[in-house]
Amino acid sequence: MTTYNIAVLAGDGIGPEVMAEANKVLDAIASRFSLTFNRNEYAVGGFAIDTQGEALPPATLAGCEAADAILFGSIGGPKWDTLPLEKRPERAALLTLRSHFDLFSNLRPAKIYPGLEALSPLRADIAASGVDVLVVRELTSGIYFGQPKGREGEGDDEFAYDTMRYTRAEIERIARSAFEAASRRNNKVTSVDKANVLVTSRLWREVTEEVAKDYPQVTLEHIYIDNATMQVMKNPAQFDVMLCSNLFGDIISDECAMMTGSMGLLASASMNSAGFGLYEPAGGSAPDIAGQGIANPIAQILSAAMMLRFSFDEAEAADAIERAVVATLEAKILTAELRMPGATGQAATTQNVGDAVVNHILSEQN
Ligand SMILES: NC(=O)c1ccc[n+]([C@@H]2O[C@H](COP(=O)([O-])OP(=O)(O)OC[C@H]3O[C@@H](n4cnc5c(N)ncnc54)[C@H](O)[C@@H]3O)[C@@H](O)[C@H]2O)c1
Ligand SMILES: CC(C)[C@H](C(=O)O)[C@@H](O)C(=O)O
Ligand SMILES: [Mg+2]
Repeated sequence: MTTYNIAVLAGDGIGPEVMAEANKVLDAIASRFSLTFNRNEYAVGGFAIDTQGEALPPATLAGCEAADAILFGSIGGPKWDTLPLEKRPERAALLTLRSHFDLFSNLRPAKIYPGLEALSPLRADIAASGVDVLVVRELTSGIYFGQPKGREGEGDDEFAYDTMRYTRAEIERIARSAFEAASRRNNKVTSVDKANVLVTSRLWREVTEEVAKDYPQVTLEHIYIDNATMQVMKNPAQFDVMLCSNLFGDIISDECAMMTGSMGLLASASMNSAGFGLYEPAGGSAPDIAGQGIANPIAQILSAAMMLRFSFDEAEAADAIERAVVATLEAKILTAELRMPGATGQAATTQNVGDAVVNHILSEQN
């Protein structure tokens, strides 16, 4: 029986609620595919600040280092918003983990499944046009990490600055991730930049063009970020892989999530060149709905599926989860945020959705 060691970091807000459902799904997968998942839970984010004094305690980092993969929930919330930036859960825990493990390649797939167009807020004909986009986001550099950053001066002269910085090597490796992904999909990369204004984008374009020469079967297009945000809504079917810097990918991936119907549907994989990964929903701790048992657990469940596929090479198990998610949506077992205004009957709870996914996985076995 194959055994995998997973560091489970549920975090804050809806994190623990949706993680409970992903854990149930992993139990069902373990039983159906004769796998063993050793799951060790560690404190992270605001919860870790409250209980251990820091957002990423040493035991949490050590647990992640010892694991085969990290399954991450979400962190942050109003309670910790007034802390200095470097102590906040977002930077002290999540960005530190991304940087520590060199998780430069962030994959965020957004798809409108045939038959599930009604979940999308897009106009029906656009939603039906075949939307299947993979955002490939650079995750360990750019304006999130560039130095110097700071705040100086006083009064009207006070100023603040961040640095958008990319090396040729950093652009090259994320571009390769995008071209590799496109080669396994529909052979198109759209590189998103602001090359009409930013020097980093000029280099980004140049390097992307060079990498493209190694992938003659893949078409490369360039688009400015402002136009990209508009085109994603107008004609999403034109996109296959969208290659983005750290900040642009953050923005576009929320938009792509919403295209499918909810932030609660978008899973993500953040990987390094050795195949080690952190898997998390692209959305956050959703303080507005936390604690009510109504968050959508699908992004967390699909993140677990990505972990099985990319870190453990268990494609059949990952496929089984994805089929079960689609079946659950098709059966209209929908959390509140996915329902049409005026829908009759009760919305599904977080638990109802997790149970439906589990039942589907186990029913396929019987
Ligand atoms: N990876 C992470 O841990 C992560 C990601 C994004 C934001 N954050 C943090 O989360 C906190 C809240 O941020 P925000 O409000 O800007 O973004 P958010 O993604 O938490 O929420 C945005 C909207 O999407 C909804 N939403 C998100 N996930 C959902 C789900 N699973 N089911 C149903 N609805 C869902 C929320 O209810 C909210 O209306 C902040 O502290 C932010 O820094 C963390
Ligand atoms: C919480 C925050 C630091 C994070 C980001 O900006 O990368 C989040 O928005 C995401 O998309 O994963
Ligand atoms: Mg984001």
